[in-house]
Amino acid sequence: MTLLNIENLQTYYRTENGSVRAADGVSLELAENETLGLVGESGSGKTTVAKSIIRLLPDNGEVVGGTIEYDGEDITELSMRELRRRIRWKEISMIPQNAMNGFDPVYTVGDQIVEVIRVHEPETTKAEARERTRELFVDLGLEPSRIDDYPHQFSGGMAQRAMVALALAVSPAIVLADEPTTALDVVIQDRILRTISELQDELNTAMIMITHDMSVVSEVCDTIAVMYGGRLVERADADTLIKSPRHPYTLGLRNAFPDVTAESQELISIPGTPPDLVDPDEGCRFAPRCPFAEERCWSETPEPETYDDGHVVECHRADEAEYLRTEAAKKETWEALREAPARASPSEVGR
Ligand SMILES: Nc1ncnc2c1ncn2[C@@H]1O[C@H](COP(=O)(O)OP(=O)(O)OP(=O)(O)O)[C@@H](O)[C@H]1O
Repeated sequence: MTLLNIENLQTYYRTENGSVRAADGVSLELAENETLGLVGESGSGKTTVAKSIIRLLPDNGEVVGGTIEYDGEDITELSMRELRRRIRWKEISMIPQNAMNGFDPVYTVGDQIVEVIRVHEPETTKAEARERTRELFVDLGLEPSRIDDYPHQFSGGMAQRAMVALALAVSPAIVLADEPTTALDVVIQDRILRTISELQDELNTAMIMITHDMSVVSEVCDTIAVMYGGRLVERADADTLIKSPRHPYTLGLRNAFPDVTAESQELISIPGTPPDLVDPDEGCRFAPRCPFAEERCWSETPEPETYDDGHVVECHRADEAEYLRTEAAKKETWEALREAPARASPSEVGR
């Protein structure tokens, strides 16, 4: 059953230079118990989507269009008070990129978790809430006596785990995990990801796992959605997206993580930089970095096309996937682009 249904989400940030269109028409569905990986380079809009859902945008950010339905209700219409009372933590929680910022420095970590439990489950006694917090700490590999420590007494990795405890404390239906392990060393990353997965199974929690790391999502996610320049450019079940992607950007990302597939061996990065989101050009936003861009890619924004099993792709050339996959696996394909970085759009060269 669909739990979360985002339609045409537009979230902009006001800046001196104009509006940054960080999410610009994003549609996404999440089913009960599903783990969806949201991937893309830094700045593609992943965090913006998550913060729009749970309404933690900074002051200059605003959802200017679209709907976010949770359990059939458009939560963009709720007052902040309602959202806090009914949705945040209890139904949808978030593990932010920097866990330390998620805790208030003046209260102990345990008190903050107990407080969230007691606000959303008034029938739970303080002693019961403390006991649950201790159990969660143990599950996450933290010493239970640590619940009486203050945030500054925690290392980055410990704070991140404590944040996972907070996010799961009242068994929310959805957890938004924003790069939950990037600040940690690889061994700990692995352990925490595994623990999150286990707890998620136990609590029947759906999850949106945000990361720039393809290898993380290929291990833990059922579905993968790829963002580029504020748009969701491809989405499919994890296996299809890793083995048979259709969008050149996904192919490029996959090359940057050669261990996710046995096919590509060599690390090949995508030349160029992400688009300016203040005044994005017409056409496909990936065109300036795409080795397969044709004239129409510069002028016509591709519409989402659906292939088998909910595989959705925004690319004019998605039908030629086999050819794209073969060519994208070659270093020369991307090198050619690197050698001619100032590729002008047809309009710029006066055509
Ligand atoms: N408060 C803000 N004011 C102005 N622009 C912002 C603000 N926050 C984010 N942006 C811009 O919005 C775009 C999307 O940022 P966002 O953080 O959502 O991307 P991301 O994919 O999550 O990247 P990262 O992994 O680095 O967090 C970027 O161009 C970013 O510079």
